[in-house]
Amino acid sequence: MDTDTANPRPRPEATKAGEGELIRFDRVTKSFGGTRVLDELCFSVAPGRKVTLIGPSGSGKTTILRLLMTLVRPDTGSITVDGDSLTHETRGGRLVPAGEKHVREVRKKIGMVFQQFNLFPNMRVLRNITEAPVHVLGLSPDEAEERARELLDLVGLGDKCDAYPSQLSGGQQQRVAIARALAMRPRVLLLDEVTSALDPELVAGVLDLLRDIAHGTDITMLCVTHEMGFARDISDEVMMFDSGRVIEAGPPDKIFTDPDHERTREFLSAVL
Ligand SMILES: Nc1ncnc2c1ncn2[C@@H]1O[C@H](COP(=O)(O)OP(=O)(O)OP(=O)(O)O)[C@@H](O)[C@H]1O
Repeated sequence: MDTDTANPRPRPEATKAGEGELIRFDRVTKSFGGTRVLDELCFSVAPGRKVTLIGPSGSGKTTILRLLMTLVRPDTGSITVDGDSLTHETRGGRLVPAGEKHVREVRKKIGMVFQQFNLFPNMRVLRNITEAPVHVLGLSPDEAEERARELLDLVGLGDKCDAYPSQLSGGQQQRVAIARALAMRPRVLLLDEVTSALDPELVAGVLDLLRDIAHGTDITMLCVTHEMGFARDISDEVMMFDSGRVIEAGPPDKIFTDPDHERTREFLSAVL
């Protein structure tokens, strides 16, 4: 992973991903109400890598995932996913801020699982999963249903197709949310504190499922979690954030046992 934040020169190629990069943040800055949350953030993630973002509360981890989902837009800088810019597009030979249509296309490559499941409460489980593949990807209802049933089997809920979300436990709802994200066959799966809203006895089952997905697929994963054991198990790389920047990044064994940065040591001693 490249975390080079040192070079302040504008880069004409800022919207193009380099070789072997699936995600690229290039000098991304984001402020809320005058507070700078991300400060010229630069990093890239290679295809298939599982990367965990760690750092103190408020350091901007969730904001990074929300930027990728275009739930918020950066103030400056560029974000590229699988070679396509989420922030810019070329129109009439000129590079301009990305429009809604362009953004919608690029966003198809990204799936996200949220802390609060975010299922459609008025739709049965199967329809929760088929809805986007039919309406966003244009799959036939039969194709979408076949895909949904396979995924429900994968997440251990093959018998819950006809249930409504309210009839499921939190852990089961989160499994449906995972299946729903995977049904779009995204290149990137974003996981935002996916077990934080679960009763403690349901956490292990969801983490085991995600471990299986992490180890068994080549999907690129970007994960925000306070579950450090899980982070250690699934991650190829861990990025430590502080004050809107990556202050340290490396393999989990290095970051968790022998970090270079004092802030990382302080953070880990508080959470481990
Ligand atoms: N939509 C928003 N409007 C205003 N402020 C926001 C918004 N989103 C995030 N923030 C602020 O930006 C900062 C970073 O938030 P973010 O959720 O990215 O941090 P985090 O590192 O994920 O924290 P945590 O570990 O507590 O979830 C926080 O101070 C937060 O209050």
